[in-house]
Amino acid sequence: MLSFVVDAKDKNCSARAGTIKTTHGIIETPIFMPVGTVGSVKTLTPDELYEIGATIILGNTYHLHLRPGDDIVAHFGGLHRFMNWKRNILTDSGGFQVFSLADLNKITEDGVEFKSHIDGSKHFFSPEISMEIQKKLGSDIVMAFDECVPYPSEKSYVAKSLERTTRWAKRCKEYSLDYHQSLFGIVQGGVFKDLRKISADQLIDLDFPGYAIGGLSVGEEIPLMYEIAEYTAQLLPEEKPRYLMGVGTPEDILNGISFGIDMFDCVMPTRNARNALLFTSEGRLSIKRADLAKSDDPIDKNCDCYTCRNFSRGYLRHLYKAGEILAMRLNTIHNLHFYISLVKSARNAIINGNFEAFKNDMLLKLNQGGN
Ligand SMILES: CC1(C)O[C@H]2[C@@H](O1)[C@@]1(COC(C)(C)O1)O[C@@H]2CNc1nc2cc3nc(N)[nH]c(=O)c3cc2[nH]1
Ligand SMILES: [Zn+2]
Repeated sequence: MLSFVVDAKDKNCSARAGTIKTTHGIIETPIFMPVGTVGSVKTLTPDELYEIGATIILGNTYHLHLRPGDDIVAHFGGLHRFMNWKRNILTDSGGFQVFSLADLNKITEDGVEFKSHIDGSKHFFSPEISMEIQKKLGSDIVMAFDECVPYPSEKSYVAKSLERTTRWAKRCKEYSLDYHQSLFGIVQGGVFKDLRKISADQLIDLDFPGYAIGGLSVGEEIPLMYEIAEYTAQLLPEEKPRYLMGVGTPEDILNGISFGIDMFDCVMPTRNARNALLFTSEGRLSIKRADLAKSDDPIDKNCDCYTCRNFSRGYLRHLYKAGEILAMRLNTIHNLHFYISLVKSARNAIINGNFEAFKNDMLLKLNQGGN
């Protein structure tokens, strides 16, 4: 089971620093969770992730069920053993992927029929099946099986869908999970505040150890995402962790922290790294740029990651242009270190009582072109 304490709160906004404890170690929040969809954070080893300071990574029910299969992962003793990761794992429930990746066949009260995006084979997910898969994976934090409605959606559809998502959440809760696992409810309701309130209240009545804000970062405009994320975060119990799914850029995360959100995940740092797009304390940097060919500078002079301590921009540009796999690895180390250091610095600023100044200073730096 998971415990959570709030260690410090900001006086001027809803930001807070907290500590989550599970059987796989401590997670200091605000936290950024690297995405390891099919049992690997792309291009990195677990030791490299430990060195960067990652304390929790994401796995995915949909992907691991399709390949290699949750039975195979269970055969190896669960996902921690299979991928030799000794810290925390949060698994998404498959809800989002079934609706966004799979060839969706039918949604009924019982569950969802879909065809695999890999080989077209037919599958069926229900709340119980999602829980059974996550139990076999042995993740520390399990997400309820939900429907992430697309954006935009008719309000009448969103209203009906959130009711079913609550019924599904109840079925997830009634399923007995492995003793060390904790189940989070996922708030839906689209971009409608009244529906968000209904969804949040229904899930709070079911009493989960933590809550996620779903249905966002699905293509809606950023100001709208902020408005709904901030409103929804404030509906959720202060003494439980709040997780904003699929978010986001460094700016989104700093704003999300000011809304009182504790947990974030996004493919951006890893995906952008593989496309030579790097985050720095002086704005974004495309390492492909021709003018960097002879630059002996590190990616970021304020960064102490392995990549910045050992390699020049010129060398990293060369590796990328040559299609070397090492380019993706070194870029990923830097981008993930940037994200994890950002939330660590945010946590320290909250504890020291100067989060607002920290956030405003970072937002200015992040949007400079000065590279
Ligand atoms: C599919 C992939 C890799 O996941 C990223 C990224 O593409 C992409 C695709 O388009 C953008 C928006 C740019 O980001 O959306 C993903 C990030 N947004 C997001 N992840 C979510 C996961 C979720 N899981 C559950 N169970 N329920 C949810 O409501 C939910 C909502 C979510 N919103
Ligand atoms: Zn670096």
